[in-house]
Amino acid sequence: MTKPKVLISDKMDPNAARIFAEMGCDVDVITGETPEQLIARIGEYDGLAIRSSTKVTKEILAAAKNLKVIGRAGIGVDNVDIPAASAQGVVVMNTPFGNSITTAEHAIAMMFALARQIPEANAQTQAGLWPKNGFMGVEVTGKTLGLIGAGNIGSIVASRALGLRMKVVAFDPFLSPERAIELGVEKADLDTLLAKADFITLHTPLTDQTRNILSRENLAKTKKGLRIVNCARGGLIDEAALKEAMDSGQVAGAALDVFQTEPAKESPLFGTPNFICTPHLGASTTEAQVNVALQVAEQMADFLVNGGVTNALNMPSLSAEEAPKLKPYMALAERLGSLVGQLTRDAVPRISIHVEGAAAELNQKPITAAVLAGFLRVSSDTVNMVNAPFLAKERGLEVREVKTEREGDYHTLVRVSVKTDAGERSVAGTLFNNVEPRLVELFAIKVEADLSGDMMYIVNQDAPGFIGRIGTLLGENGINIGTFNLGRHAAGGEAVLLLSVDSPVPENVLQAACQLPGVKTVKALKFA
Ligand SMILES: NC(=O)c1ccc[n+]([C@@H]2O[C@H](COP(=O)([O-])OP(=O)(O)OC[C@H]3O[C@@H](n4cnc5c(N)ncnc54)[C@H](O)[C@@H]3O)[C@@H](O)[C@H]2O)c1
Ligand SMILES: O=C(O)CC[C@@H](O)C(=O)O
Repeated sequence: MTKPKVLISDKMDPNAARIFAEMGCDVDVITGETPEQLIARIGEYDGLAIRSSTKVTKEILAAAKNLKVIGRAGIGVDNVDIPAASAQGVVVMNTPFGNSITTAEHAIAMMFALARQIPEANAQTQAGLWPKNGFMGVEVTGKTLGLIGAGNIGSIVASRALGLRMKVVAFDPFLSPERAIELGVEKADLDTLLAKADFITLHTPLTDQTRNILSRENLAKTKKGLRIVNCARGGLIDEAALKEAMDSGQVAGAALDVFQTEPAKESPLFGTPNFICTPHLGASTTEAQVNVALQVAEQMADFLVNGGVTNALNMPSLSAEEAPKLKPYMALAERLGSLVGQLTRDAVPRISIHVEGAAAELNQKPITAAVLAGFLRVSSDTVNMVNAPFLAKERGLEVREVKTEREGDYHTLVRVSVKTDAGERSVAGTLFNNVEPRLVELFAIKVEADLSGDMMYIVNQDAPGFIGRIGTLLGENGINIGTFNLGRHAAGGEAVLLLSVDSPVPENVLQAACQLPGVKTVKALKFA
């Protein structure tokens, strides 16, 4: 088996390259390239490991013909075009915890630096000024910290601030009252936080809801003399409004690690008294960089080598332990989805995936994704398990998942049903010996067939001599039959025939089969 190839395109701790190699990947470390150079190179790689410098744009993705996974050694993935990656079926992963403590510590360091004006005092002292009377600081003890965003980093900042004997007021719409109690913080709305806080630290992602959360209007609602720390994302604060608020004295100090535009080579805030900044150093400690490098390499290699999915932002998680158990189910699910897709001509507003017996004990999300991939691939050959759920949503296809733990006729069963104008139609399959996918029901008729390669589907009125006639027709046209699977409602009723054939059935033979007495439907099918 050829080894998966991974490119590390940003400066990353060397442990990442070591782990990739140890886990069976070929790895190249090529950093600092222009987008054009990356476009020329990316086609040969299965994985791309990045920090924040590489911008994974639509153009880069379009050239990444073999790419299967992008791994961000860090948290924010705003440098990756996730919708484009998803549309192309590329998994995007991050390492959500590896640099949280480090970044929280940077926020606390920035808060102290602001409270005691350490950078400026240091600069003037080293300039020989000994400015003993020039710097009057404030204590943090007893002050109120307004925390905007109480996720991983926000909650670590809260615990450190409580240790410093501060009061913490948190605004986070997703923070439950129970979690707020657990963290020891007061949950508040934004206006209350703005009115109470002596210091504000921001810890949210940049979204449409959080962009300019500290806007001109909101800065005007704050306590005079507020100090602000942003180690999350540029864009959370309106920088022009912050400059005005600092000039007017409404805001007594601000410390930014992140800027609206990065790298921030110039800013109206530069040179403002009590303004402190660092060049996006929140995650820059030896410990955090080792953590995220190890984690991203382990996750990406596990995916490329074993099929395990961890911390993906556009696909359900799948442990390396689950992956082998789910593999045969995904093959079954994909074939059932493909069968329904190939046999359904009408518009399908809804698809239901029902797992029963042993299948119900498994993580259903990957099974659903595989059904959708099979179903949608009939109309687009670029569909895979990553982009299928997005494509389904885009097409307005309602997806239902049902689980029945009790066994039915089979110890394990996956049923796929579609709603069409003609009513609900369903197919079902099981695993023989827990590994071999088999179709066992086709539109309410019991059959038993292996869905693979080229096949022919025929619906006819059950009558003596039909099997001989179809065999003769195919034989006369040089088409060899591999397997023959027959099912019917009752003797003389409607029957279905699923034939596996050694070569594709040409259109003229399909037409001729349609003309045979009693034949209602004929269709050529193809499975991977
Ligand atoms: N400066 C750096 O180097 C650095 C390093 C690591 C992370 N970060 C950034 O820090 C931020 C926080 O990271 P995290 O790991 O704590 O993320 P997280 O997902 O654990 O937490 C984010 C929190 O923001 C909350 N939130 C979402 N929308 C909100 C809104 N409209 N108002 C208030 N709260 C809202 C969420 O509920 C969540 O609790 C991210 O933007 C991340 O990219 C920066
Ligand atoms: O990689 C970095 O240095 C920054 C990381 C940080 O912004 C993140 O979101 O994890």
